Amino acid sequence: MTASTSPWGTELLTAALVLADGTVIRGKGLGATGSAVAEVCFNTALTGYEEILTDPSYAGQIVTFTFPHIGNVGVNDEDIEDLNPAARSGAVGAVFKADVTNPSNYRAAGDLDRWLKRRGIIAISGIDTRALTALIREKGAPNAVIAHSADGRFDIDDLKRQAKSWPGLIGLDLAKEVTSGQSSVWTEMPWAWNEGYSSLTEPRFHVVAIDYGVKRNILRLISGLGGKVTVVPAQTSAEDILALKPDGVFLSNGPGDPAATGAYAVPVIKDLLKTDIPIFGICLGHQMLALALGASTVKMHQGHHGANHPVKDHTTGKVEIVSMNHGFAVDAATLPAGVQETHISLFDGTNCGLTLSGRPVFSVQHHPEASPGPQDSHYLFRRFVNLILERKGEPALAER
Ligand SMILES: NC(=O)CC[C@H](N)C(=O)O
Repeated sequence: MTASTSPWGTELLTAALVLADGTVIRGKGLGATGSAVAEVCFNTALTGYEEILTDPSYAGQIVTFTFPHIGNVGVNDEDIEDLNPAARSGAVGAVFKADVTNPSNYRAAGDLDRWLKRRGIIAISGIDTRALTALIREKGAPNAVIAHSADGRFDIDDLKRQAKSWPGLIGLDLAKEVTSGQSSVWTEMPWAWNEGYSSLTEPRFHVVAIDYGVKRNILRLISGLGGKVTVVPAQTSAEDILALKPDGVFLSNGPGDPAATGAYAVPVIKDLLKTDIPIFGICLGHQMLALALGASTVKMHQGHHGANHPVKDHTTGKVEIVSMNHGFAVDAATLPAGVQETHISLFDGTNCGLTLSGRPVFSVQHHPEASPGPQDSHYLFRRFVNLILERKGEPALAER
């Protein structure tokens, strides 16, 4: 759509993806110009490219979409996942197979190319994403530079050097980059929306959500079950959290290495664990809860990024199809006594959930809030809310 042409009429390859091993992949640039260094992962979801690209957990990453046609339904302001769009958290780069065409959808308020530009995301199209995905599966997620310039001229050797010298995601705390700078109460939509409590005039409970890079749909779902949700920055102390008198604490998803973020998050979580307040964690929140309980996390070979992953809930025996987005995992072998593994990935057996025996504390690696879905794991929000209501001595929500 915005492809440049040479004086001879042929299309210019205005972008490059340069991997740390020296592989150079050329394609057509779109979105922002410039260059960014990051880790390349592939995401197998068929839908939700706007939610994926704005998920703060993708900070420090370039997303290769295995679905070939990205951009067909355009973009809008409702489908972004990051809380603070001005922070432009989320993926720094995107890799597409097909050229982005004009959007065709009643919800489209704009086209992907201009939107990428506005958000500062560099993208490349015309790429053999199957070959790139096969390379990632074989060799592991590589570090790379994605670069886009109007004339397609780059100092490729310099880009190779940049990709090679980037230290990578291990040891990187990115939550501090994407977290909201101040506390706020979630007001986007009326709480009790899911339950249809038309007669309620007050929220039934108060959740404090620690924002390591929280996604909007998590806040929607908690408030939709009747909760007031206060979002607090990642580095908020346990004392300040408890001063808000939460009925439950939520540990959010987020980017980077959990062990690095744990430097400030783990002591806070340890203090919260001394109370009897229910705690629920998702993804990075799950990993940091595990660290606080004494387990360790590991970097995965290629990670899990998609919307079709099977996960088994040992507590019910049921299998749920879930959305995944993680490059680190909790090492189940290191879970201490008193901590039970509740969920596992049926793709590779990695840990996907834990609970602290006899305590209202649990977390999952996958994304029950997945937007645009799948919604199989929505029940986990009810599980959390019911722990809160039980502690308050109030009637539970119906199981679904
Ligand atoms: N979605 C997330 O919260 C990701 C957690 C962590 N950054 C990982 O890659 O494993």
